[in-house]
Amino acid sequence: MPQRSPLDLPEGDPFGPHNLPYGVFTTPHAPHLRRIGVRYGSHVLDAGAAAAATASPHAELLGAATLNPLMAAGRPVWQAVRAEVLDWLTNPAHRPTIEPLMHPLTTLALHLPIEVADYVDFYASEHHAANVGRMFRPDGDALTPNWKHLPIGYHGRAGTVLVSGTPIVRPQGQYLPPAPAVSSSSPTPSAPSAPSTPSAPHTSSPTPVFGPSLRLDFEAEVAFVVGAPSPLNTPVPLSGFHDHVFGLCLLNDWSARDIQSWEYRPLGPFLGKSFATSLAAWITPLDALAPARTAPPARDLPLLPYLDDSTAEPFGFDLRIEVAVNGHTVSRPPFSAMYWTAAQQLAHMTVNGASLRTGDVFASGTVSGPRPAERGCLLELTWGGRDPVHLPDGSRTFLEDGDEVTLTAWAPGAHGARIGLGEVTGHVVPATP
Ligand SMILES: O=C(O)/C=C/C(=O)CC(=O)CC(=O)O
Ligand SMILES: [Ca+2]
Ligand SMILES: [Mg+2]
Repeated sequence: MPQRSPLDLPEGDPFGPHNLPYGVFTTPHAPHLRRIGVRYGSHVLDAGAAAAATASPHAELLGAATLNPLMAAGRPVWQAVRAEVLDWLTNPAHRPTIEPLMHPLTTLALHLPIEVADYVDFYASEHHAANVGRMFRPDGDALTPNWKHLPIGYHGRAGTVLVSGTPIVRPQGQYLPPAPAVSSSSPTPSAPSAPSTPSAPHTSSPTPVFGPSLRLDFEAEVAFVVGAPSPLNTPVPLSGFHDHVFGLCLLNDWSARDIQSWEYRPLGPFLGKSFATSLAAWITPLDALAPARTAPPARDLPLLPYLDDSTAEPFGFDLRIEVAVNGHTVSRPPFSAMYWTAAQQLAHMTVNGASLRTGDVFASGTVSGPRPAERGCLLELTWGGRDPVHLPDGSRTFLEDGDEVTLTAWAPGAHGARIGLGEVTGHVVPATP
């Protein structure tokens, strides 16, 4: 069969002309020369080289080693560059110049595409928050009284945001020892107890142990990447969302549930979530996702004016996520079910006068839908380790060394097409001795 040009994509390719996500790659011939690429089908366009070859006004932005200069340039430039890239890839006049600049994806090393500034993680799925609340705080209400008034979040650790594919070393830390098995029919010494009970046998003075986490988990999330900065003391309204947010991608917020449940009171997640956070290698521009915009769920309580989206354009996104452990699908979380939108999260993050920097990443929080098969982490899928999930290679309560977790997603595009999101994957390696 004659070799097809990388510029001729099969009909309906999820990485076709409507998508055009950005990443950063190196080739085996120049492993230190990081370049901006645009994914097209199963190939990657060297965007910096294309800009240089066509004397583009954006050659400097596209010749950078990260997406940050392009992201900082603001929405009119994002739109001009996107139109230019589309022209390079689809206008036959450019074919002789562009075709030699297409690299097969499988030959490339992909790198963290952005220099991460600050990292924030939210808690925007009502289903996830209610499930976790029931497990972590069985004696209280599932949702805290503030939950439907503001998007709850915490500041994470920007320096440990890692590109997809980076091995995840099982974290060590302190946690309460697993409660003794209730029945002799479950003899595994490390069998984890439900997170609601670890303190139960230690009512007077619980004593932690130190070691590799026994309850390592994933969290399927969507990350939003800030492009244009905002100055101090200038809150960003809901309507500023598209001027500041460059794009989105999948994120896995690896979580050590035993470390988390011991340390989190009263200040929230800390070391249980700061050892590694995996980010996809491809950032999808928000303009590519215009057909996937959707209204968020109905609001149960009236919101303060800066969060009130009742008359705003729809800021939800219809992203269909799939979570696989060792290649076996364990969940299909629907992003459209998220209660809080990224626009509300951005407004909330800046309402106190905090500024935005190019490269700030804010994640949605675990994406869980209403159905059990839509839960975005093992904590929920196994109900705290009570109900194992079954994989072809055995059952799991939490992740074992060697396990690989892969998140993929797609969004509806124009005319029935699909927009593919870049995957985020990582495998667990044993704790450092
Ligand atoms: O204490 C709790 O209720 C739970 C906190 C989290 O799990 C934090 C988190 O990462 C939120 C999320 O991903 O939705
Ligand atoms: Ca999280
Ligand atoms: Mg994390």
